[in-house]
Formats: sequence, C-alpha cells, structure tokens
Amino acid sequence: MHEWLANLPKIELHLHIEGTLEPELAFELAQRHQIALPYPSVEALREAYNFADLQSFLDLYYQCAEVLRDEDDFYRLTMAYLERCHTQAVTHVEIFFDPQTHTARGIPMSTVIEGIERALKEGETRFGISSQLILCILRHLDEEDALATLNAALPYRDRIVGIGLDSGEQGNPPSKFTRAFDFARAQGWKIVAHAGEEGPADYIWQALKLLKVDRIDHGVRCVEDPSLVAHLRDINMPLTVCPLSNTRLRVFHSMAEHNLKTLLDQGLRVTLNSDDPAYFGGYMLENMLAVQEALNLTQAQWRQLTKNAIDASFIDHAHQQRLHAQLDAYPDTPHCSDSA
Ligand SMILES: Nc1ncnc2[nH]cnc12
Ligand SMILES: [Zn+2]
Repeated sequence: MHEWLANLPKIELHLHIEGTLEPELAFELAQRHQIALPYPSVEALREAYNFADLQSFLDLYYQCAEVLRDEDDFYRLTMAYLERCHTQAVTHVEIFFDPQTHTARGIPMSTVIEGIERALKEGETRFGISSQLILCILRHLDEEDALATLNAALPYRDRIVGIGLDSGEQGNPPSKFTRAFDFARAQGWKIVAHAGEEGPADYIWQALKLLKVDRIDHGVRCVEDPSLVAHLRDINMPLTVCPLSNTRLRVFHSMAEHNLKTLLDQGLRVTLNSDDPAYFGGYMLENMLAVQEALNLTQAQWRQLTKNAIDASFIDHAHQQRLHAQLDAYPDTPHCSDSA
C-alpha cells in the first residue's frame, strides 16, 4: 500500500506556504538577513514543534515567518514546496498565503506575490504541477485591516483565485468578517474559511450562511451538530481535512481517533491535505501514510478522497477532467495489504 499511495496522483487544497518553511531554510534566511530566531539551532527549533494547541503553533509560525524578506525568499520557499510535491506525485496545488503577516513588517504585497508566482510558473514548466493562489485574511486582526488588504490585492485580482480566513479561530467568528467577504465575493473571488478546526460547529454554520463559502477548511467539529452534518452532505460542501495538523494541534488525541474516515463514510466531500507540513511532521504522503496506519482505508476510499479534491478544486472543467482521467489511469494493486 505504501508504494501505491506514494505514486497515487495527488491534489492539495489546504496548504499555507508559510507553513512549508523548514528549519534549515529558516536558519539560512535568518543568517542572510541578520535576524535572530527564538532557538539556537535547527535541532532546537524542530524540538520546539511540540504544540499544546493552535495558538501555541501560530506564535512560532508567525515568528519564523519574519525571516521571509525579499522576493527571492518567497521564491525559494515555494520552490522547495513544489520540489516536495514533485517527489510525492502531487499534480495540482491551491496555495494559501498570509499577506498581512508580511505587509505589517513593511514588505510590499508585490514582493510576496511575485516571489511565489515565479516559483509556481517554474513548477508548472519543470514538473507539470498546476497551481492557484488563495489570499488568507488573518482573523485575529480587525475587519478594517481585512478590507485594506483586499483593496491592496485588487491589482493582482486575476492572479488570485480566492480569499480565505485563517489564524486563531476561538473568539474570532466568521461573523466578524461579513463585510470583507461580501466585498471579496463582489470581486468574483472564490471563498474559503477555516471553521470547526478548534472553533465550534456554529462557526461552520456562520461560514456557510454569512461568508457563503465554496469550501470549509478543516470542519472536523461539524460532528458536534448532526443537523450540520446532514446539511453539509445535502449541499455537497467540500471539507479540506488535515490529519497530521489535527493530531499535532491536539484537536484529536491520536490518529486512531481522527474522524476523517467517519466523515467519508457519512458521505461528506472530504479531502486530505497537509496544512503546515514543515511544522506538523509531513507533506501529503506522510499524511496519507499516518492515516493509513491508523484507519486502514481501502484503495477505493483513497480514490474517493482524490476525486473529491479534483471536484472541489478551483480549476476549470476541462482541467478537472484531465486530472480525473489521470487518476482513472492509475491502476489498483491487486491483493494490496498494509505491509505491502
Ligand atoms: N491550521 C491553521 N489554522 C488556522 N490558521 C492557520 N494558519 C496556518 N495554519 C493554520
Ligand atoms: Zn490551515
């Protein structure tokens, strides 16, 4: 099964580019820009990846992001992620970036977008990986900041496919950003929001009703409201689930307790993603292997997760059909067992 999963074509829809910053690159950039990181070595930094909850992760994630200064830093960050994608048979990615984390430090939006985009173009020509960009709004900041950020992104409107909502969920409900997301929808952008990761099921309702999202990021706490689960199934709402993230941030005590398989069995449009792979112990394949070891999915269920991701992606129909054809051409392994 390991080899079959390794070569299975993959689609990633929930990936924070700042969350792909590996400690080695963080230290290299810190030295280049003469910035102090909160730990003395790569090893010490990696050891600090023992998080109590979402906020304890975010505190370190924002601190490490300070090493990203110029266009080349964003290019190198993104290129390193795409090289990993290439080794793991990831063929299409929809990437989040957090401009407020950078513009608040005086780094222009153009530096961030142009660095990421240069790598995405190269990833397409070198590896054949297609991609889209999603600008995420930081929910711990206020709605005025969100609106200013969306206005600053207007010159890049056609290079951004959608707007997301991330950062600390508890106490920052989707209702705080109704006007900002009305504005985003009016620009023709797709809408996604982190909801029901640490926050309650009600935040998922708000994301649906107030922000009118096209996808829910995480959403695993939907199970606390059976009427919500039924509604998500009725409207075929995609959930971008991130198993290693959820166990590392203690949303679930262990992978064996993760509800990904239950949600899939309930007919929800679940997809699997890596969220912040440098911090949570792995990229797409490591997420799949951890899930396989704990929950033992069938090949048909793995195919279903990938099909769901193709259908939930923000690419045009013809491109989706090509990805479906590529998946259909990938053969099953007969008599496949866990240890194979
Ligand atoms: N898992 C996560 N939840 C909320 N905001 C984030 N920003 C980066 N990773 C995140
Ligand atoms: Zn996320």
